[in-house]
Amino acid sequence: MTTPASDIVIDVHGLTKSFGDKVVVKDLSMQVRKGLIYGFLGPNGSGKTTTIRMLCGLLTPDAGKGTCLGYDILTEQNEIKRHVGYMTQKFSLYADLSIRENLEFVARIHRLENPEESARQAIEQLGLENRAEQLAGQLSGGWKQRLALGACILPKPQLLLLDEPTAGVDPKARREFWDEIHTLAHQGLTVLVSTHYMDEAERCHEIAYIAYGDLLTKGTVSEVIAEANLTTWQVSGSADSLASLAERLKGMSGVEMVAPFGSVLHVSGRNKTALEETVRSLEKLPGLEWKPGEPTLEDVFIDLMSRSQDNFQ
Ligand SMILES: Nc1ncnc2c1ncn2[C@@H]1O[C@H](COP(=O)(O)OP(=O)(O)OP(=O)(O)O)[C@@H](O)[C@H]1O
Repeated sequence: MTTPASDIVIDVHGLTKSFGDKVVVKDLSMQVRKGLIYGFLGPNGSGKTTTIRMLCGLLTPDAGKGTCLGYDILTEQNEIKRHVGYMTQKFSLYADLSIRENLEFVARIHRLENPEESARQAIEQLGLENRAEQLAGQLSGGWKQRLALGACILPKPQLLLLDEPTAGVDPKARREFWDEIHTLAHQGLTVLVSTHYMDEAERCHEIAYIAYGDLLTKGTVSEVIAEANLTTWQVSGSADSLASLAERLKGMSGVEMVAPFGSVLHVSGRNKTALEETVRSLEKLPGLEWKPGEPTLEDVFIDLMSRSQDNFQ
């Protein structure tokens, strides 16, 4: 079934951007449907922020074209800015103003008709009532991010671009922040969010993985895992025996990735038969238990990243 054009909020093709002689985003195409939470993942410096800035009209691509909220990213950047909420990595508010004062201030900047009422609604929506008079500078990381989100949704954007909104925030606050994102998406807002956290990636409706400027994979979490076509074995044992096994596995037939996850070693590769033969040859080693396992999203990303790094070097 094809999606009606009006349901596609981001539709860009061939986006390319260089800084000096460094190509930071290469021929990137992506489509995001309305009401979706779309996760944007990839190693540091892979071009996520640059892409986000091209989508919201803050940067002009060197090549490529497309629309955001139906507006042309090359010629209608001001329209896009008017309808998009962008929470940057270093989004900051006035530390010596209260939550309420900060929100009223933002509402005034956006020339909202009734700043006090808009701020009140945002405070209610984000469950900040008990803290409305607290100074923003005294808030914990999680509450600060929630306030920043409140400021972004004040002008009632149709699209939210969140650049690593929960970096450094504790797990409980991250979970609450994500509950809020889901509520907003349920109300029809589209959200593009960059993150380094796997649990957050798994809470997205769709994800895209970008490394060194190349968009390597996209789809739902299960599509991305299936497409990677990885076979994974999980080995448990003592820390010492796993460490020496990891060394021994390097370069063995069928072994493309070895990654420790706590007290379990994940051994993955795309050639199922070759990997199985290697596993059979090592199964008799004492103190180790081998189990066929399902590859996780993290296995897939580690594999994608190491392969793209190889191509990059
Ligand atoms: N204005 C700029 N001038 C020069 N280089 C830049 C500029 N903006 C970004 N870069 C470079 O482009 C590359 C991609 O940066 P970008 O911030 O888009 O990556 P990212 O995926 O968002 O990284 P992170 O996860 O660390 O935030 C980096 O090497 C960065 O140093």
